[in-house]
Amino acid sequence: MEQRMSEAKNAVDQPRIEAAVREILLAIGEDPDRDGLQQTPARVARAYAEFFSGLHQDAGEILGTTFDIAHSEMVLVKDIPFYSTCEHHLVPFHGVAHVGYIPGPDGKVTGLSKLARVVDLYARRPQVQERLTTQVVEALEEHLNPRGAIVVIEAEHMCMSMRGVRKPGAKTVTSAVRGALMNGATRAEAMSLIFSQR
Ligand SMILES: Nc1nc2c(ncn2[C@@H]2O[C@H](COP(=O)(O)OP(=O)(O)OP(=O)(O)O)[C@@H](O)[C@H]2O)c(=O)[nH]1
Ligand SMILES: [Zn+2]
Repeated sequence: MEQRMSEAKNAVDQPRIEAAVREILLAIGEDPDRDGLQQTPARVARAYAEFFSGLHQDAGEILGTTFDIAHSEMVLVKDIPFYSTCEHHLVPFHGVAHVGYIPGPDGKVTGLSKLARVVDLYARRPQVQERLTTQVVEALEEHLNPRGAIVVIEAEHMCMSMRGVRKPGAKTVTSAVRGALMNGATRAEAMSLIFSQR
């Protein structure tokens, strides 16, 4: 994991980001050489390396850790907090993801933390919420071969809160459902687990 993180960091051209941020500061009428701003381009470059570290990571490496624990019922990790970056305005959107699956006939079960790691991997890219939701469910399908999978994401988009339409608190909910979880009763069970006991 450590090695993957550093490889991903290297994949982001930090000097180029620094130069671009200096240009932005000049363009808004700031003085990039004043005391408080001197280190800002380098700080932003380091932050961007983190925000976009998922661009060069592969979900297969995360979901490759599986156990044979003969569980054939639903596994659901809910309220996984995440931060992502809206690809339209490059400002954050953040919220929680709920990720569940029903193991397939080959009984592949992954570690619970791996579900959260997969959310982070796809969140750390320029994103839209719909694609983030679909990418997570498709990674589960591809690497765990489950009977069914479900991903529900609830998020607030800063591009709708702090600018533009200015509606802080508005939440966007997206879902992607595959296989047996598309079935009415099973889907209803997953949804009630996700949205109950708040
Ligand atoms: N579907 C979808 N839209 C998003 C997401 N994040 C931001 N948007 C929307 O992307 C749209 C971009 O619209 P544009 O008209 O091209 O850009 P804009 O002039 O900045 O739009 P406003 O935000 O309405 O001011 C906006 O309606 C945003 O709310 C997302 O994850 N999914
Ligand atoms: Zn946006």
